[in-house]
Amino acid sequence: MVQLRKVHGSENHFFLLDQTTLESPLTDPELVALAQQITNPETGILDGADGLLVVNTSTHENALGQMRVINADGSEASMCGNGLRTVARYLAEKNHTNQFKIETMTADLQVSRQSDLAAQVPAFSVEISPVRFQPADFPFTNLGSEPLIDQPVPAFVSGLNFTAIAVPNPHLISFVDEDVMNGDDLGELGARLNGKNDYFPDGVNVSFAQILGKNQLFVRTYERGVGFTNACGTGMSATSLAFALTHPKLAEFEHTITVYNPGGMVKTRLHKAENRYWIDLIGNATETHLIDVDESALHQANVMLDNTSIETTTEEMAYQKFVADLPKVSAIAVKK
Ligand SMILES: N[C@@H](CCC[C@H](N)C(=O)O)C(=O)O
Repeated sequence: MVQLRKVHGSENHFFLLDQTTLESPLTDPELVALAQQITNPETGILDGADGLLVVNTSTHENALGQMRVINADGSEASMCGNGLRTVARYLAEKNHTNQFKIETMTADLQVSRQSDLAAQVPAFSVEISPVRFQPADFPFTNLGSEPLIDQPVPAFVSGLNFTAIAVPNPHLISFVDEDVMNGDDLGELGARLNGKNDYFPDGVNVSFAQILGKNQLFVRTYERGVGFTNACGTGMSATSLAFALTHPKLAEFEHTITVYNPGGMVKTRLHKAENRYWIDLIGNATETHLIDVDESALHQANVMLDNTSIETTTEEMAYQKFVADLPKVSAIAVKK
């Protein structure tokens, strides 16, 4: 028997698999098949999830482990901010240490344990980096050869301005009013730019943000490879940077920015040095279920209720209490 975990950051849900505990690690096609099976609410368990987080041994001298991110549709993402917090917690508890680096596809990223957000709501800070703007980094096409910062793109949604930031997974961001936030544009644009399209051949995570006040945002994201999520950590980080670049009087570097989302709230902190940007993303790292399963079921992508034994932790109740105590900033419902 091996143990899978169901985890979330701001209700962005994942299954977490530590491949170092397996007799034989899953091959890439097996990981894709497992992600597609277990995250699907119809074929998986526990209402599915937004992705599969895979923990491997790192070959990098200064990293405690490696995280890979497989989206619900089986595509692999270069980064996942909410997921990295939960992997940071997992590795911190496994190795009895609170500050270390984790290898991701593009960079070894600094993580650290923070004060709990509330009783039984552990929190971690993760580095979001590298930050890129060039069209080739996404890639995007037919939008000019320069970075896209606060530009109208009528072909996307007329009347809105867009900013594209890769951290390093790709994000497209627009600041909108409450009516647009609650309307259909985000879902339509997200679906369009993640199907066959003339602008983002590899797809893009699309976020709409409402400015609530100085250093305060509400962000909602349509994720590449997933669809609507309760929260996207890299999306909220990229949107915080877009906020400072497009509204410098309202968003400050080296200050805490509070970012509400349909699944709760995170904090971000923007940094800039020698033409390099990076962002700290701070938020919950919640473990909701411990799932015992035979290793063969993982290899066969066949994790079902009848071949698992599931323990539910008390952390979701604590997280829900934390969310209930937050100021009410949106009527957008949490996706179950
Ligand atoms: N939910 C994540 C982002 C996951 C990857 C994304 N879907 C992509 O394909 O880039 C986060 O919290 O950052």
